[in-house]
Amino acid sequence: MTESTQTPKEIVDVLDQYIVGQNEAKKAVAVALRNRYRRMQLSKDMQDEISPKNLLMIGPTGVGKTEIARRLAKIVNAPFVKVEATKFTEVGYVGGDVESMVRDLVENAIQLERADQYKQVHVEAEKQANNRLVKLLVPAKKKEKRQNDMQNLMNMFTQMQNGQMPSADQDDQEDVTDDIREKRMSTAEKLKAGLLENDQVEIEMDDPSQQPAGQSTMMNQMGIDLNDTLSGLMPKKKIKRTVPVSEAREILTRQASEELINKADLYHNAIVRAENTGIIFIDEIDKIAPGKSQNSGEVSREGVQRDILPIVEGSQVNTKYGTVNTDHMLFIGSGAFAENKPSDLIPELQGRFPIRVELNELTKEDFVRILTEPTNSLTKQYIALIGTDNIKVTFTIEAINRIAEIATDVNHNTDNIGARRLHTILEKLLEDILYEGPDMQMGDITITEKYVDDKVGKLAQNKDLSRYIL
Ligand SMILES: Nc1ncnc2c1ncn2[C@@H]1O[C@H](COP(=O)(O)OP(=O)(O)OP(=O)(O)O)[C@@H](O)[C@H]1O
Repeated sequence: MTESTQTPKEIVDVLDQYIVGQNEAKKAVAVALRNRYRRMQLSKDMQDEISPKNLLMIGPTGVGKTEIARRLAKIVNAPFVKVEATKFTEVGYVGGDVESMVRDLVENAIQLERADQYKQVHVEAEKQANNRLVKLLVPAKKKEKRQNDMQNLMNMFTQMQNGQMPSADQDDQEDVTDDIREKRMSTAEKLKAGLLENDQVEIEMDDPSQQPAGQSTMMNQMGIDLNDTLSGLMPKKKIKRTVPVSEAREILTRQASEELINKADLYHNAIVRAENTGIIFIDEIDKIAPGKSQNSGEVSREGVQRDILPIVEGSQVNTKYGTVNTDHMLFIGSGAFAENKPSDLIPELQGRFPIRVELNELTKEDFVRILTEPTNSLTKQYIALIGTDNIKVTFTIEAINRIAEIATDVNHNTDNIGARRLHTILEKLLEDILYEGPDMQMGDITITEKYVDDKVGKLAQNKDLSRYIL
């Protein structure tokens, strides 16, 4: 997995489809990403000379900082994690805990890589799932027990010789008569033709309650997963569910995919992917620089900066999948810096975040655009949600303007939470339709300026009430 080759302009074009304004920030992230790609094209000597150019996003809450970074990762299919820097100042945290951000990034890389590998084996996995379905729909008689045990032992022996975990394969324990073979053939035909999708079938699956639970911080720090180690040695507990064929096929395809993919490749590729394309978003980085308010008992802020520094500078972190090098990861620091400045961070850390970009506060006009323009904008989401109750909602332009105006006012009069205010206002605005919609034949509903005023306008004028409700 190598770095994306999209140009900064191409990346900004896609970001524009989701995020309104903040052009400087969009450009900066796209350039930072391209710089990493550029650095990786150079000789090792040259790479060592050029330190990675990480980015600091400065701006108030809810103006798109996280959204830009998360979207960037999605566009280039890169592993992404967001951590709150303040988490490491909490009582009980110790220095090594900061490495958990790298481990979480690798977990995310595994998910992305697994999805890619599933795609590669999908055709074969689905074929196997359909074969299995046929056998479940037309079961054969079980073989005699003694014969069965012998067969099982031989199967397990062969599997172990091939380096696999032994498992008893049910197919080999069946007595398939001609009659059953014929029935299976006709079932396979029906299955192919999609005639059995709603038939019920019993399938066996891993018991989810046996999946890894929490474990000690110390083990995490060492990159050891006890559950993984043990689960490799002990047989997994199985549970049975009766589900429609369509759902069974999905579950069986997933099970087959898991067996078809090569785990060693999966872990290796995921680590390479995290190392070369990973993005770590460190939120509230301003809160680990000295400021007015430090709670007693908090871990020293400078200490946390010193713990984070080696990771940002490039170091090796142990994970349960292997050692990960952080040299080429892209780090994006983010914060309001209302009570302090980036220059209050320790100089070494400042030097690692040389690209600085300020995000603007959002205006009423921005809110209008956020409500309407982005792919899957908030209003489009609500229209789709309510549409599932056969109600067609439309918003007039005046209503949108009024929502944006109210959001700006409430942000001004209470706390400024940026575009998050639009979420709370829309939820309040549409609460009756969301509640009563499914029971009433509402037909088409037009949200007008008056409707907005009646539902949220008056509320917004009451500072105390709006603090709680909007
Ligand atoms: N410029 C924007 N365009 C479109 N949507 C936006 C914009 N700014 C914020 N939003 C929406 O508002 C919500 C909050 O934004 P986001 O998570 O990016 O905030 P933030 O700037 O990272 O704040 P914080 O530092 O508090 O995490 C998201 O749902 C996001 O989609």
